[in-house]
Amino acid sequence: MTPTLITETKPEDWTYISEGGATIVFSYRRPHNVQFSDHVLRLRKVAHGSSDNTLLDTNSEQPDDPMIAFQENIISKLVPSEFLPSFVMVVLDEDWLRSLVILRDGDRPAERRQTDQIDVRRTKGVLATDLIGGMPIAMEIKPKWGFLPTEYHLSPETVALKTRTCRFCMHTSLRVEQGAVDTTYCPLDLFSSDDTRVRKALGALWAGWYESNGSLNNLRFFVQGGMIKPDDDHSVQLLAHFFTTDGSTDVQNLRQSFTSVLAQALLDSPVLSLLSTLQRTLDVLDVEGLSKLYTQTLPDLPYNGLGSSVPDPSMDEWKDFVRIYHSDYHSWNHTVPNPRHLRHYLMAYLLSATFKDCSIIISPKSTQVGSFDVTIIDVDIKSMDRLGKWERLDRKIVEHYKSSGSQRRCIDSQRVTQLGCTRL
Ligand SMILES: O=P(O)(O)O[C@@H]1[C@@H](OP(=O)(O)O)[C@H](OP(=O)(O)O)[C@H](O)[C@H](OP(=O)(O)O)[C@H]1OP(=O)(O)O
Ligand SMILES: Nc1ncnc2c1ncn2[C@@H]1O[C@H](COP(=O)(O)OP(=O)(O)OP(=O)(O)O)[C@@H](O)[C@H]1O
Repeated sequence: MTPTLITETKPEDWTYISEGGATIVFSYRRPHNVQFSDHVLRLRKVAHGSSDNTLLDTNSEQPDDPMIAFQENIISKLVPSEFLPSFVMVVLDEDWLRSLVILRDGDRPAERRQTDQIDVRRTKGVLATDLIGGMPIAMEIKPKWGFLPTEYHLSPETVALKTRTCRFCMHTSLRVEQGAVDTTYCPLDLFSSDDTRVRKALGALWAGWYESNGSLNNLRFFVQGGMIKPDDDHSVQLLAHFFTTDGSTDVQNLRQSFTSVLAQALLDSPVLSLLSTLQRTLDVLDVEGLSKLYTQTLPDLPYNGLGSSVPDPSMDEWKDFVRIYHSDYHSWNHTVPNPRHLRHYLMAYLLSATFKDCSIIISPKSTQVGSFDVTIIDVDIKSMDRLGKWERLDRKIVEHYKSSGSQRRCIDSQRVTQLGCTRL
């Protein structure tokens, strides 16, 4: 098959949509082109002054972006393809990318521009279904962790806390102390499948968006392909036009309409329930149990942190893992994990981390007024060298929360039913 070349388009044909820590995304606008229309271009970024890009040899063939094979072989075996954008490789060109930087760098947030840039030495990028650019409106939610851990593998010091307050709420408490904007959003409400609680979560996401002037990453709005902010009157008018019958820009009214419309869209979709199931079934030991299993299984290794010097899985190992996940994995006794399964438990945790960190895009279906598509994005591979960071972060979050004296009670609807989720 002849590869798709980015040079068949002009940099001016692409507009900036958004970016995360690793990728930057542009939407194709015009002229109509069967390969590019309704697609976004996903490009890898590189930190300013990083030595990473010197590792790339622009003269020899670079591998395809691993996100393509990972989605094709692994994620699509866990998530039905109707809930995923499609991906295809596109051949890049350094001069073309440099022109894109000159044209569009000014559209990026200043703090991102200070940190990183498009990696112009990459010769391959990814074209994906455009879930935002062609839409009159689209919402992006980063739901984060949708479950409470089981008590089996938790230490006496953490068990009470970790089975009462969810990881996101504890992390928020730490972040607020470090200067971040507070939010009352609790993912367990969003994942609850209960109308009242889903509305409560959406109300909190709206408040977080409004009060942080759109700087929190758990809710974003895009109108005609551009991200909008609450302090821009024109943007709020556009939102009001979509969500209310009378176009009223009264904030309470708008928040109310937003929560009603989105709650219905989320309750009608199986996506959140699927994400919560994947997150919890892939993280059955908690990072504490994983760490215990690791030290018990490899007692002679010097302990440089969980997963240190464990090689990343090959694609064949990932395929094998997914086969096991669909067969034996659920019959293993996870309360007494078998040391022989250590590598699979490590891989399960990495995959769980992918689903804890992904986002969903909600956009109106073009075919049916009042109904929405919900699609999962950012399901990238996480690598073994993250495990040590997650182990340390877990300890830091729990220690901070303990010392704060807070006792927020978060309800995991799949485990407990009798208590409410309130900040005490
Ligand atoms: O560690 P967390 O839970 O804060 O998650 C990180 C995210 O922070 P968030 O909580 O969403 O504000 C963080 O999000 P931002 O870039 O801050 O929007 C990343 O998604 C990061 O993953 P990666 O380094 O891009 O692979 C995420 O790191 P990993 O946990 O996936 O390593
Ligand atoms: N298929 C798509 N269509 C439209 N917009 C998209 C698409 N994929 C990603 N985006 C936009 O680009 C942003 C960055 O993409 P993504 O979240 O995959 O990057 P990342 O660097 O992996 O993020 P993170 O740092 O959160 O892990 C998203 O938050 C979303 O706004």
